[in-house]
Amino acid sequence: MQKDPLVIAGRAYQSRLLVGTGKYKDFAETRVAVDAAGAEIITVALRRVNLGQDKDAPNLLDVLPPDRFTILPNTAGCYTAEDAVRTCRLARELGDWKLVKLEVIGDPQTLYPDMRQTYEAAKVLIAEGFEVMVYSVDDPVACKTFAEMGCVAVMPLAAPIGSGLGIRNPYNLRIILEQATVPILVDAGVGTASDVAVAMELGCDGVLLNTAIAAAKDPILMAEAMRLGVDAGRKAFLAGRMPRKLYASASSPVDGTFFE
Ligand SMILES: CC(=O)[C@@H](O)[C@H](O)COP(=O)(O)O
Repeated sequence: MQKDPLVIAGRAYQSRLLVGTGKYKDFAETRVAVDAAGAEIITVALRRVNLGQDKDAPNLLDVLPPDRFTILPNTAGCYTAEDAVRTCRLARELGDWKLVKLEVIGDPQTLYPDMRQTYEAAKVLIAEGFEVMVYSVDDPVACKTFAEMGCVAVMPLAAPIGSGLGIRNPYNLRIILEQATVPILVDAGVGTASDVAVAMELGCDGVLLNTAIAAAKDPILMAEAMRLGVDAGRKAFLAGRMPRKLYASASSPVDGTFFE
């Protein structure tokens, strides 16, 4: 057993990197990237990817079998609470999935979440027994509210989905983390390995990403870089950063020098 697992809804995971499955060349590349990332939780846009809704089309589960990976259906493409709830119910019917990623989009240009619709959907889904990992704005009050409602993980954005801009508001993340009572994962907008390392160094419990791997020139190499970035950031967080100082202090002892 690993000493430092990520625990979500009572289940322990060794990997703190969650990945999406969109934007890859094909399912085969998706699988190789997932393996290179070392991811155990894989999120899938139920409205866009075939998980068995179409019996005649290739099924992603043939390359990512649910007995090996935790499949996290998500509600990407939903603009209302009603649509998001319907999508999660379909997930339950299709694969008996109750761990879901809730995202209710408010605007096609920013893909920011519509918080009113997201609260509404979270309330219904939690009451129906779903374990909700929720995509949120990086607002400490919003994130605290989702945790109090019973979401099993809260996932503030780093930057707009697909933007690759990295962690735009580390100060908000610090407040969110200080108040956290459930796992906090950065979701969306990271662009490269140093971004995920920063998220983990801040104390995030994990990172969920998609575009930064799928849109890299070499997705498989980037997947590996992301895995290492998450591990390095987590270790640095646990090790505890040295305090920042304005002035220099010599790296080697100044007392007892051999020569005057
Ligand atoms: C895959 C998924 O759920 C996305 O909606 C997610 O937010 C990832 O965003 P990036 O593609 O910016 O990593």
